[in-house]
Amino acid sequence: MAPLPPLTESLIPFLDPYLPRKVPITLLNKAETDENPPFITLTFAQSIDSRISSSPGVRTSISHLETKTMTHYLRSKHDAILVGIGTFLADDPSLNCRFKINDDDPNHLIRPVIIDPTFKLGPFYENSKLRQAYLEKKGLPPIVLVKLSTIKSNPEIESFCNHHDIVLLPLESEPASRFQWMVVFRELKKRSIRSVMVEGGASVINSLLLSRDSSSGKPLINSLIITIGPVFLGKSGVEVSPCKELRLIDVSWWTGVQDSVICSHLN
Ligand SMILES: NC(=O)C1=CN([C@@H]2O[C@H](COP(=O)(O)OP(=O)(O)OC[C@H]3O[C@@H](n4cnc5c(N)ncnc54)[C@H](O)[C@@H]3O)[C@@H](O)[C@H]2O)C=CC1
Ligand SMILES: Nc1nc(O)c(N)c(N[C@@H]2O[C@H](COP(=O)(O)O)[C@@H](O)[C@H]2O)n1
Repeated sequence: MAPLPPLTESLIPFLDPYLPRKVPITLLNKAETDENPPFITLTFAQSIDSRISSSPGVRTSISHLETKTMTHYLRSKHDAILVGIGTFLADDPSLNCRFKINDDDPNHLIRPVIIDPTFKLGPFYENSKLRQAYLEKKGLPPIVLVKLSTIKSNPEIESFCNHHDIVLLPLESEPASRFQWMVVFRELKKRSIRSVMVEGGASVINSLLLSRDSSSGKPLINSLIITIGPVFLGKSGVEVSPCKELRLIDVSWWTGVQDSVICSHLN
């Protein structure tokens, strides 16, 4: 894999207000460590017509290398990176962090998390870039969130995961087979994950954009960071668009050699 170009310096102060704070665990009180959900950053790259790939299941390059480096810089600031199984199957991603300050800097190890209620990962994991990165010590094995009923009806999933160091996380699902995002994030927090960078795909992005904490009513997303590339992907592209209006606040824009990046909070 070709090394990434250096990070454009102006991105550091631009992104800083939207990044999770590194508070030493010893300074956190008990409520903070156990009950608060992790810091959630939703980030992805889209076309001008709000598409994240040219058609379902197709890996599509939208970002310039400059903003690809930014994505890996963002990964270096988070404990975990989360995608839906649709993204794993379409993109065969490495889901590791390849940003280094210099050649002596060790790789930041970010934990991949895959939402996969019916464990479609199985047949594809062996030859995946994700596993390759782990075997080469450039990444960690994933946490995979699977429906409890899937595991009950396929007991071999547990031995497969044990054999591959995959952390299996069984969850109850709602009648529509969806996990509640708050439940997902609290489970990750129990595993010492204090910040999660959610990258997609469309199904994950569209539902998470509208998700709120049922007790406080606050959005679950702490920061939204979108790269916009100069391309129209057309009507057959995979669209990101929540099913109702959503206003952004605390908005900042940055423009680089090709792409623009918008950072914001949700109203
Ligand atoms: N341009 C970019 O930055 C990115 C582009 N992509 C693109 O997005 C496309 C994939 O998007 P999608 O097909 O929408 O797949 P997806 O990655 O959103 O995965 C969808 C699947 O994840 C599971 N899932 C998601 N949320 C769940 C929940 N709350 N509870 C239970 N299960 C849940 C379901 O099995 C669902 O079918 C690919 O073409 C990929 O290339 C993906 C990530 C970033
Ligand atoms: N930042 C960005 N720009 C694009 O143009 C993209 N298509 C994506 N896709 C996301 O990056 C993942 C690939 O990760 P690896 O570099 O292989 O680790 C892919 O799965 C999408 O989440 N991102």
